[in-house]
Amino acid sequence: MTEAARLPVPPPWPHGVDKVVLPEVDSTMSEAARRAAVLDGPAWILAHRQTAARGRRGREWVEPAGNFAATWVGRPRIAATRAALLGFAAALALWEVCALLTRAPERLALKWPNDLLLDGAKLSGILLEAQSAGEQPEFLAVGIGVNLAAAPPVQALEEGALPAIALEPATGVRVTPEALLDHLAPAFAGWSARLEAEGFLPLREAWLARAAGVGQPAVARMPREELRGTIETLDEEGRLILATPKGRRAIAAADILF
Ligand SMILES: O=C(O)CCCC[C@@H]1SC[C@@H]2NC(=O)N[C@@H]21
Repeated sequence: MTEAARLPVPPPWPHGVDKVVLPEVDSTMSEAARRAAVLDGPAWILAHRQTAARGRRGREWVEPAGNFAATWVGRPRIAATRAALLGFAAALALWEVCALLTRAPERLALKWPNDLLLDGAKLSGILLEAQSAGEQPEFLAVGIGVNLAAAPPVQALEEGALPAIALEPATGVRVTPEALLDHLAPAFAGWSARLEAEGFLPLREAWLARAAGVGQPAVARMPREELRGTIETLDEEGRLILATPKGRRAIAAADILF
């Protein structure tokens, strides 16, 4: 029996959410932005190949064949200023699904803001893009890339970045992008519903319980400054609290180097 055959049956697909599967696209983020204006409800857009995939901070996202690339796009029912918290919902959903598929939760960890690590190396990255007009976001796109079949080559990584890892070579678990999406979509719907109903607190607690590097030294690299300190916690807005020699700093956006 292959690993793929032993995957658990996914929960039902979330009600009212569309699924679009494309053989190829420039970027599922761009496709989400193009479709956003005519959306009736939220949708997942999955692509088997992206020709211009992007990562955080304008980086290229290198995606070997067989990896997962999908974007959730919708109009979140939370204020624009809190929409970025859906990134934590996505990271928690992904942690949950990977823990279920690998049966090895102890090998998984979340790295701020929303990377998923396997054995301390980057398995997945999440990118958030929003268009706002007023207090509610017009639409939010949550793009998720997971190294299922292969990690990007070392040359594709930035200096100081964590090494990359892929699910199948590291764990023997073979999962297709569609199968991953069928698990991820309900898990994400669950965490997003919790965020809407209960606020960030339960997500913050769940995230901290699975986080890498809390209590450990880290460098926060920002466009104009680099801060050294110890990772303390996450605040109620999802910012990373770093204890530095000059006091505590709440960081809204940065690359974190351990
Ligand atoms: O830099 C990161 O860690 C975030 C990477 C996000 C990559 C995904 S793949 C699906 C979606 N489409 C893109 O162009 N980027 C995101």
